[in-house]
Amino acid sequence: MNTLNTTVTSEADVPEEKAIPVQDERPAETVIEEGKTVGTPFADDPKFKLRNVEVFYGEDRAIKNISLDIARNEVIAFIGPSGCGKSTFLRCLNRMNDSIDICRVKGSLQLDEQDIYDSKRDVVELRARVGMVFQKPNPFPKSIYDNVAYGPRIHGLANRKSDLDDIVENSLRKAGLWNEVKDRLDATATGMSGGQQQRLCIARAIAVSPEVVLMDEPCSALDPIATAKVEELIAELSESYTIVIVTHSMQQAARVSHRTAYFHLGHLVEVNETDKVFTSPEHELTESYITGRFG
Ligand SMILES: Nc1ncnc2c1ncn2[C@@H]1O[C@H](COP(=O)(O)OP(=O)(O)OP(=O)(O)O)[C@@H](O)[C@H]1O
Repeated sequence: MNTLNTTVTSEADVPEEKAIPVQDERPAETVIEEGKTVGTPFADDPKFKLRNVEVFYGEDRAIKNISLDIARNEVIAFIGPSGCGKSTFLRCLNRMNDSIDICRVKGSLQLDEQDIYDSKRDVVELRARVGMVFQKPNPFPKSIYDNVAYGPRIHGLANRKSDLDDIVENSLRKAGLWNEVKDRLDATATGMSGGQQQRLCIARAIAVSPEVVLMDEPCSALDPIATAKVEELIAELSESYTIVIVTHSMQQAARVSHRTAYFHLGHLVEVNETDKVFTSPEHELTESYITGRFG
């Protein structure tokens, strides 16, 4: 367990022989050492190597000197109280923050040893390699087929219609949606259920053969049955992809991830094997969060 500052005081005006040390009952202030993450934040041969990352919105520092490796083909969950910086950090991994004018990213962020923020980097290509699934399913107002075919078309991944058909079918199969939609590929995607729409968005993300899929609370708008389907899908996809998932559900993190990263006020406090985080966390703040004392 990490540092806990507990103050012991005595009452000065009590005669010495009757003086009893009084345990201060106020919540002790926990020390977070900036840039120091307990547990196992580093990996051999990482997919992402992220060092001393800081993110500013104007003058406000939302991410405070975070260093982390994300291993190949692991599922890592980002958890922590609202506003602690999970989404901000996630969005650095494929430069989704670029569209926010006041946002500045500092530090070293590498994907396969290449600088993600290199000014010569093709961001469209980066986002094809590092796909994203958002909180709210956001299918295009097009047919189911065209939603999945969109990325392969703009990236020129299929020369013939039959190649495109194969990509669409394979992506829908991997997303566990093929049997539900194979007879209505021309139907508009916005007519599907929320859970189907989210699996369609996952199919759309994987249609361009990404290496990484970022998921920002992918189940928060789904019912428990649709959530279970997406979680099964994450387990299957983890055989081929690196997956980074932001979730408010600790149960979900425990079910789907190999490692869990606990964020607090812009710091990365602890990263450990998921079992360890939920059974014997190393840091006091992680323990407080997982036992429901705040957040
Ligand atoms: N576009 C923005 N402009 C200014 N500040 C922002 C912006 N986006 C996020 N922030 C701030 O950055 C901090 C981290 O926010 P972020 O959304 O990354 O946290 P989070 O942990 O993902 O929160 P939640 O769980 O509520 O989604 C917060 O203080 C937030 O107010």
